[in-house]
Amino acid sequence: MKKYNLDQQYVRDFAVENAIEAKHVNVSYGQHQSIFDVSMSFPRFKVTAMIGASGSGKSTFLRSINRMNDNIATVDGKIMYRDVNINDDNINVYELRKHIGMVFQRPNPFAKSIRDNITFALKKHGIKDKKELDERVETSLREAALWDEVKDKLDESALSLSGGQAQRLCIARAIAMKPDVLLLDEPASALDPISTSKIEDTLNRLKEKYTIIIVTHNMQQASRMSDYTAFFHQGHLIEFNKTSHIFTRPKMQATEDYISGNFG
Ligand SMILES: Nc1ncnc2c1ncn2[C@@H]1O[C@H](COP(=O)(O)OP(=O)(O)OP(=O)(O)O)[C@@H](O)[C@H]1O
Repeated sequence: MKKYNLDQQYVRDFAVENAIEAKHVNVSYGQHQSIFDVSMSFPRFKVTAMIGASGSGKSTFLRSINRMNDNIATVDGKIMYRDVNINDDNINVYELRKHIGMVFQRPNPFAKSIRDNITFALKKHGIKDKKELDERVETSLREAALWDEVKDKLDESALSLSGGQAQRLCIARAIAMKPDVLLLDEPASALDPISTSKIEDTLNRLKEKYTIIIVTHNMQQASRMSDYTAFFHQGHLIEFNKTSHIFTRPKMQATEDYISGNFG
């Protein structure tokens, strides 16, 4: 693989309101450091894509944003959300994940009914009123563009859904909690092109209400969907800018090589 000077980076600071600000974040799995001194901000109500080769640390960094690396890795540095550092010891992680939800690469619906997939966490968080639960089920399924396909079978098992429907259910499950931020780790990589395009359409509509941070291997997807793009290489943030800049006039050679397929 080509060698790049990893100390050089180009990270734009944008004059917009940020939902999350990461400051000097380092992440290590035991002795193995996977993220090196990453500082960047995620603009509110925008989609930020994180791109980079396999093993560049995208998922590790994403998972740090809602404490999914607890007990797996050591995370140093600050990740600021609403003026608190989410890495502080006194943070209630379950409460945090209500505000910063996550959707994983493989659709992982619970082995419960479609309805219960959505109401399960709501009930755990104390919402008992049937009318409110019904309202949240319908709203979140509509927002995830799944309502029309499932409205007549809400009490059937979620395991009967197709992969694409199941992933939209996972998105509905996450947004039913009314989060501020939605983290998505390659949410369409296990899906066919039609399901992928439905997920992309869904996310495009959701960005009016949520800040979206998405890890993707798919360059077209990043350029179609995101407002901002962060390019990672070997655990370093190399470049962060508006997506239009990253894809048309990147500042760093490594970024240009990666997006043009001349990498490695
Ligand atoms: N649970 C873990 N335990 C130990 N090392 C890990 C763990 N998860 C990731 N790593 C290591 O951290 C580094 C970054 O991995 P990560 O999965 O964050 O990269 P990525 O860019 O998301 O890759 P991919 O695109 O393949 O998902 C790699 O060297 C990987 O081997």
